[in-house]
Amino acid sequence: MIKWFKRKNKKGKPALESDTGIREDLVQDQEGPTQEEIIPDLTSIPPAESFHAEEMDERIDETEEEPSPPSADESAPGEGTDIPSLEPAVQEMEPEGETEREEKRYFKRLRERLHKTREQFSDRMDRLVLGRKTIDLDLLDELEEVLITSDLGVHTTQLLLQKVTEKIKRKELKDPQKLRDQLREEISGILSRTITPLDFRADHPFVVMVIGVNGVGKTTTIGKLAHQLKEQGLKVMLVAGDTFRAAAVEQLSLWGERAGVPVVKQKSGSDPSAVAFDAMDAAVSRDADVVLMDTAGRMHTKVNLMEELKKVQRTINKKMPAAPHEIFLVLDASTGQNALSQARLFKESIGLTGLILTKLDGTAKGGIVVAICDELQVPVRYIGIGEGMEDLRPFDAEEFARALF
Ligand SMILES: Nc1nc2c(ncn2[C@@H]2O[C@H](COP(=O)(O)OP(=O)(O)OP(=O)(O)O)[C@@H](O)[C@H]2O)c(=O)[nH]1
Repeated sequence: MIKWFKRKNKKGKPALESDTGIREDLVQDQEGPTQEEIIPDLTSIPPAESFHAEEMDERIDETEEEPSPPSADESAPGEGTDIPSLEPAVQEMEPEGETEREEKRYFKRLRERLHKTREQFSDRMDRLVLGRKTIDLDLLDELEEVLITSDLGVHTTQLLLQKVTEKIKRKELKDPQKLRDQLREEISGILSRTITPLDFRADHPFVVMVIGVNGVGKTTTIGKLAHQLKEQGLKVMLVAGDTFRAAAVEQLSLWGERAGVPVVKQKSGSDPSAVAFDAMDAAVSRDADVVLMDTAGRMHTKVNLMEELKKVQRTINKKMPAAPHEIFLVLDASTGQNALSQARLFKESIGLTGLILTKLDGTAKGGIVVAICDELQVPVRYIGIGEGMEDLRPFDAEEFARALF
């Protein structure tokens, strides 16, 4: 990525090195297809001014559609006819209205918390197309820079450019103002690709191991999740598997108190596998629906610590053949591409069933979520957008894409 900036020419324009217009340096040392494979012929895109923007009136109105006021017909379905028939309809709609309001409130908060990422990403993209009438190579170059520097990573950036390029070649995309909508659609597709249903009631008890490097937000996330699952009527039990730090056990106990759920713990320094072993018995005797097990933070590069994690996993599995049902890796989104490397190594070494991206508030690196969804084939399950109890939300691809733009 740094090389990319070095390769700008004297006018500060990006240098197009090959006759395909591809900056091969961008894809060096990267996994996945080469840029040639992805964008076979970028130069087939006409140079600037050679094709024209569609008329303004064809532009997509980007403002969110406000529901138009009901017409006389819509607002008075029962008028002049059966008035009683209106009542059941109103009764049915009321709870839905509350849910919608709640969704809107949450979406507003999500948008606010993602503002740094949005400034880095879509606000820059908006400035990029401002006043442009055609999509040319210069524009695509600048778009590439925006995507890469927004932590989408080289692979995902190239994939998105390929999609856009194909649309341009097929003459389905001409207007620079429509680039944004096209990208939003593609990104939403990437984000939703790996999503599968998650059902904490699928087994009893349903055991979840929560792993990750130090300080990413594992304990906090467990506390928030315990609260939410309890709100859903599930009997939750926490396990203090981080026996390495005495403070970690205390921290989890505090979250247990806040959420109103029991915590199984042993003295610090105990073998985490022994804690897991006893916890499985406790879960059965207490008739827990969901067991959330905290683990000590560990660097993904430390082989012995990864072995310790595998031992915990094996111990749980010996006690309960279907468990652990989920292994969630918590990633700190503010670490950007580093989070992606962590996820790769944890996935290789222990296997992952889900990802939780924390600290999306206050970081401009939220684009990493797109790169992770694109490259890892592991579903993002939750996102953390603050330190409060309610600041953990199930990941909704469509909603996230909307908030990103
Ligand atoms: N802003 C913000 N802070 C968060 C979020 N999630 C967790 N944190 C904060 O991150 C810090 C570390 O969180 P912990 O839950 O202790 O992290 P951990 O992974 O359990 O840490 P170790 O036990 O040291 O491995 C705390 O100050 C949390 O409040 C989030 O979504 N947003």
